[in-house]
Amino acid sequence: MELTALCWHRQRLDVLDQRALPHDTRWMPCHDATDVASAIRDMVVRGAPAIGIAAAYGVALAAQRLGAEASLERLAPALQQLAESRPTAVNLFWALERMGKVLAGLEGEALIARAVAEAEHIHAEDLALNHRLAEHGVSLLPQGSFIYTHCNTGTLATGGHGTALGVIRTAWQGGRIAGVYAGETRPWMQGSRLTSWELMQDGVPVTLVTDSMAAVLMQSGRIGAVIVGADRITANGDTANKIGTYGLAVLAHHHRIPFIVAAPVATIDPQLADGSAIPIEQRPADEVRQIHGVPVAPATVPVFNPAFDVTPAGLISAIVTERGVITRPDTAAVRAHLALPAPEFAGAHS
Ligand SMILES: CSC[C@H]1O[C@H](OP(=O)(O)O)[C@H](O)[C@@H]1O
Repeated sequence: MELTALCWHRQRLDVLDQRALPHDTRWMPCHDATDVASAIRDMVVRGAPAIGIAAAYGVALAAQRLGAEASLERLAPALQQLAESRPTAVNLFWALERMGKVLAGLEGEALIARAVAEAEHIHAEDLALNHRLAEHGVSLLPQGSFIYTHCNTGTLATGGHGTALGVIRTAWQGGRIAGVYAGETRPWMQGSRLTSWELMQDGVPVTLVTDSMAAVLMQSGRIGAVIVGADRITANGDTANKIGTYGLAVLAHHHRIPFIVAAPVATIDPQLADGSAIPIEQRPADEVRQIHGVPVAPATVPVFNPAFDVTPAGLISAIVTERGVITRPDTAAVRAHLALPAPEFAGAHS
């Protein structure tokens, strides 16, 4: 079966349990918004776009549970529950707002049908725009180079193909790059468990490294560009992404290596002027004290475990979206980019 993070069954959403990958393939059935909110909070599904898509399906499931009583007012508790699942990825709130807008004024079966259709469209649209984003991003990767990436931004983090990993996939398919170095991305290990697994399935040459090896790799001259995803990009181009991203941007700047952010426009939050206002999720201490449940530290050692950090726009060479490339991002460049026409995507989830 083709790899996907989410499998929609009209009355149920099956979520691939990414906590168990790559060694076990388990699916978590979600029957309502409570199930979906739990899946997001517990990182059964993770990745900014995938979180937004899952939330949209959560609204559709909540509407189905309400049946003839379905209304936006009665959906409010479900929307709130989904909104409270994780704070940083703006795609979650973008999806909930989009669902709320299309459901306003509808009730009962009409609302249910529209909720299902919109959730399916958000899913299909994300897959389509990732391919468009990738086409824009390929030329940013130096011909024949090795690319460093962080965390997981592939099919498992999106509606398919991926954002940064989507650019890498399309670049590899077009003979543009020589291979990938994937940082393991402690503490949750998205790089070692998910990215290396995705790339190996696609036959893309990938070398797994610990996060601490990124500096010497860049110093060696072996890395042609760094490309990462995003969870929230503010009006001036500051970018929140998986913890460790900021350090990579500083290293890339020092070594004069292009540092590229790949994300859909839905990840841009123009309401926030700069990155200082981005809510940063703090996650459980045992994620650092243990690896897959195996203790690697004293059981009660104090822990600092922010799930994201913020890279200042000044360290970002380019942001690539489905609309094109923001070179040397700043407030004016981001504003101009948001004024570009959004590409049209039709069709339901394939
Ligand atoms: C396609 S962007 C995915 C984005 O989300 C990841 O965070 P998490 O695994 O905690 O959901 C990471 O920041 C990625 O860049």
